[in-house]
Amino acid sequence: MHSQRIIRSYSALFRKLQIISNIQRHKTQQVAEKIQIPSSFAADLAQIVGKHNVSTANAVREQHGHDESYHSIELPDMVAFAECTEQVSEVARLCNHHGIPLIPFGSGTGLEGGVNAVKGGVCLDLSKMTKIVSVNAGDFDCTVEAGVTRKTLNSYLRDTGLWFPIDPGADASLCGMCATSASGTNAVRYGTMRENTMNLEVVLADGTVFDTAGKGKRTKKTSAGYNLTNLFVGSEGTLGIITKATIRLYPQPEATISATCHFETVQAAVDSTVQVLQCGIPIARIEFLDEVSVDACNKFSKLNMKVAPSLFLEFHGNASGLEDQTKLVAEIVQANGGSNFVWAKDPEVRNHLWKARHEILYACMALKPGTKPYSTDVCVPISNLPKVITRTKEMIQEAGIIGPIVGHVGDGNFHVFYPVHPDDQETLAKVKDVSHKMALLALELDGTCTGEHGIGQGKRELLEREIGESGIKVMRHLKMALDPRGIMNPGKVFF
Ligand SMILES: Cc1cc2c(cc1C)N(C[C@H](O)[C@H](O)[C@H](O)COP(=O)(O)OP(=O)(O)OC[C@H]1O[C@@H](n3cnc4c(N)ncnc43)[C@H](O)[C@@H]1O)c1[nH]c(=O)[nH]c(=O)c1N2
Ligand SMILES: CCCCC(=O)C(=O)O
Ligand SMILES: [Mn+2]
Repeated sequence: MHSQRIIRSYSALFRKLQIISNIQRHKTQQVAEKIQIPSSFAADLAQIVGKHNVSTANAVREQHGHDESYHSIELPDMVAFAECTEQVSEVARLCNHHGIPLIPFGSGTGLEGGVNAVKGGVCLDLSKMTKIVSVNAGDFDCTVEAGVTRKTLNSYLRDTGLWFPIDPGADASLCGMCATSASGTNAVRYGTMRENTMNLEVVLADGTVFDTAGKGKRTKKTSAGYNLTNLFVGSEGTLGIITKATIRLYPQPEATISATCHFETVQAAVDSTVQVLQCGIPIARIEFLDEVSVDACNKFSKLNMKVAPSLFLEFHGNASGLEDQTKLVAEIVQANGGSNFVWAKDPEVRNHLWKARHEILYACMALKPGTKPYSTDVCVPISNLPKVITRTKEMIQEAGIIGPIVGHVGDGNFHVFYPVHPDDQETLAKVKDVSHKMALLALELDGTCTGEHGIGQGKRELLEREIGESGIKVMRHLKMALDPRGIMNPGKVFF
């Protein structure tokens, strides 16, 4: 008996040592700092994608060395443009052979420095893969290649009576939206990329091509094996390159109406949101803007709203349904001391209102010309939202900085868009401090440090706090299994 116990404890110890040595080996095999690219490499790359699809020009490298975030530019050694999955697979195989970093690039609208080449290497631009492979109207799904953007898809779908509602403010690639698990103003009714991605074609670091739900599968639900689709949704290019996405479509609403209303306090606006959701009203959009954001919107987008905490609302349905929904919401708003609705019924007026909301980032930067956006993006259980927004506003005021607050409050998700001059280190330090405290507060209130923009470069430490050491260890094992040489987008998420 005793000897059995000794054997068991030795084998447990051996297993532990094995894991540690694997991790150490992985780290040593990991892509070194800025690896030396072999002289023959560019020619080998050109063999795969064609000479015209490889560039080492500074302008092209610069364009691909950053996204829309405040992170500083990090140039890739070269940029390759892929035109099909086979080329992506060959490029991955070549980079993996040499241990050269490979960074997938969609539309470059990310907000967490996800495409910046922090260890050099090859930026693989997928924007030339623009096939809309299939639209299955009767099944409400379609399959698109990596370079198709959300607006391109919706223009293509216009006459089908269908649309794809997930709407980040930028015209992002749909596969990039899968990679960052993107969301937007319509998520409160239609969900995020997690709920709307049915299948992905993925290329792994060693060139393997596989379909996460099985070749051609496009069911709304499945319980067949591990959820490999959602393993890659939100992986930010660190596990593989998404070359096709099969996503859910929805009928275009028969009738749509928007409205805005304002409140005395942030608390009243957010309380109204919670009550609307608790009444099970299928509202399509419910966006919060604090008085600073409303002021920025008025100035930048020529709106003339009362400068006060406000909600932007949108209702989808048929005529009778809209009447019921709007009546109920108006009652809840008034019960919380909110104003009457300012309606936006006419499509032009409605589109102008939502364009203003989508362009709020630029409106906030225009508050201080010459600044870049330092944006945050936390999400908490909706009942904790008033607390975190109110406390965030206090911290912004205490720090004496400008911090417009905007958010998808229907999801418990909101942002602060700090305008920061790149050379204003004092303000940047204050902004980083308040943002960090806000993220810690969100974690304390059962929330997450990122609702939709991802981890990228800047939130890796927060991710470790959020999912804990064991969670990071599981992620590390997955990463080692899928990308043993660590070439996929190094320096992001947790590597
Ligand atoms: C004005 C404005 C407004 C918004 C936003 C941006 C801007 C500029 N965003 C953020 C951004 O639009 C969102 O993160 C997109 O998903 C990024 O898609 P891109 O194609 O631009 O990916 P981009 O090219 O920026 O890459 C983002 C990350 O995904 C990886 N990646 C890209 N394509 C890939 C592929 N095919 N396979 C594997 N990895 C890939 C990259 O390596 C990188 O790590 C946003 N977001 C949001 O969720 N909600 C919002 O409301 C908004 N609003
Ligand atoms: C910094 C831009 C954030 C964009 C965004 O997520 C939104 O407008 O909802
Ligand atoms: Mn957002």
